Amino acid sequence: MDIHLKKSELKKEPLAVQITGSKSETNRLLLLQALYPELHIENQSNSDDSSVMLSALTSKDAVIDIHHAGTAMRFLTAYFSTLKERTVTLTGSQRMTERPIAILVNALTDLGADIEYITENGFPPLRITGKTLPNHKVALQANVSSQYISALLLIAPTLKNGLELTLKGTITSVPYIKMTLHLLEQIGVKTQFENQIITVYPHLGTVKKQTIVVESDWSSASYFYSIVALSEIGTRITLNSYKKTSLQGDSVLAQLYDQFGVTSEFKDHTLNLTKTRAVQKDTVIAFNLVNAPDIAQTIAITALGLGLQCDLSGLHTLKIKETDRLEALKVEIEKLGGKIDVTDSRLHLSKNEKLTGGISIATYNDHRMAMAFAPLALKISILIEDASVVSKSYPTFWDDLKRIGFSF
Ligand SMILES: O=C(O)C1=C[C@@H](OP(=O)(O)O)[C@@H](O)[C@H](O)C1
Ligand SMILES: C=C(OP(=O)(O)O)C(=O)O
Repeated sequence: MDIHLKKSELKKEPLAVQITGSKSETNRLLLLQALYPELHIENQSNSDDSSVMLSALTSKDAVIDIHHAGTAMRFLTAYFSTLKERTVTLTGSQRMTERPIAILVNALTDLGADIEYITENGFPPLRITGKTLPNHKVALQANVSSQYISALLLIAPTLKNGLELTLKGTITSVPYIKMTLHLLEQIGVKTQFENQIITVYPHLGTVKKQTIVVESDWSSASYFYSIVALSEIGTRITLNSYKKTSLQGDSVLAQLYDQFGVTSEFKDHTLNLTKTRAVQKDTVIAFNLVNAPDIAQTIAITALGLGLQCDLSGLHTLKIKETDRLEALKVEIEKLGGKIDVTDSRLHLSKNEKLTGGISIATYNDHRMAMAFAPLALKISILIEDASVVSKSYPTFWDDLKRIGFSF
C-alpha cells in the first residue's frame, strides 16, 4: 500500500498522541519474563518486533521466523542457546539473512553454545541446540552492534557463574547496553560496568514479583519532534507516558531538537513539544549519533525540510540495519532535490532552498524511512511507498498523523 500525503496543515485544537512502550525495553523485558515469570509488564510496545518476540518465546515450533526484528534475532539466539533439550531453527526476512551475527555466535560458542549456520557462515538462519553453557568469561568486538552485548547480558544471570564480558574497541550504541543493565538491576540482578568489562552475577531461581511499566518509545517520538520543527511558531503536540529521566538513549531528542526551535517540557508523564523559535537559515546542524543511531533519518529529514546544512557522524551501524540507511537516504533525498554526500559513517546535507513536490519515496522495508519522510508533507505533497512498513515499530503511525491533521 502506497500513501499519498497531500500538503498538510496541523489542526488548531490541542494535539495529543499516545505512543505505546519502547520496543527495546519491551523486547528485553519479554525475554526476562520468560526467564523470570514473576515479572509483569505494562505499557508494552504494540510493534511487530515485540509481537514476534513474544510469539517466539511462547512457540513450541522447530522453526521460528522473527521477520525483520533485529533485537529478536540477537536476543533469541542467546536465549535458545541456553534452553536445554530443544533444537530450534531461527530465521527471519531476506534482509535478516544479510545482517551479520558472527560476533554474537562466536561469543556464545566460546561460552560453550552449540550453534550452526544453515546457509552462510556469519549470517542467519541458525540451528541452535540448547544446553548448559559451562564457561563464563568471553570477549567480543563492541563496535558493530550493541545488540550482541545486550543478548549476552540478558541470559547472563541464568548462567551458573554469571558472565564476565570484555568489550574490545570503541563501544557503539552505549545507552542500549546501559538500558539492559538497568533493567537487570531493576529486577534484582547485580551487575557492574567498569572500564571495558561488564560483570553480571548469577541470579538462579526466582526474582521478586513486580510490575514494570515501560516508558513510551522515544524513537517513535522523533517523528513528532520533526513535525513540530517543520511547523509554525506556537505549534504544540503533547506525547503521553514519557519521563525526563529515561533509559532510552533517543531521549537525547529533547536536547537536540532545541536547535530546530523545539522546546520540550515534562509535566507528570506528559511531554509537551512546542515550536518556540524560528531557526536561522545559516544554522548548521552537527551531531554525533553513535549513541542514538535510530534518529539519524528523522534529523536529516527535519534539516532537509528546513533547508539547513546538516552534518551527522557516528553512523557506521546504519549500513547493517533494516536497509543500508545511508544509501537509502541519499537516493531518496536526491529525488526531492536535496544535495547529500554519505560515507560509511557520516552524512553531509547541503543547505537547500526548495524541495520538489509530488515525488514517490521508496522505503526499502524500513519503517524509519517511511516515518522520517512523512513530516515533509507539511511543506510539499509526497508519496510514501509500501507505507505499512511502519508496523515494525509503530503500527498506528498513519492513524496518528491523520488525527493531528495530515491529509491523505
Ligand atoms: O538494543 C536495542 O534495542 C537496539 C540497539 C540499536 O542497535 P545497534 O546496537 O545495532 O546499533 C538500535 O539501533 C536498535 O533499534 C535497537
Ligand atoms: C534498527 C532497528 O531495529 P532492529 O535492529 O532491532 O531491527 C530500528 O528499529 O531502527
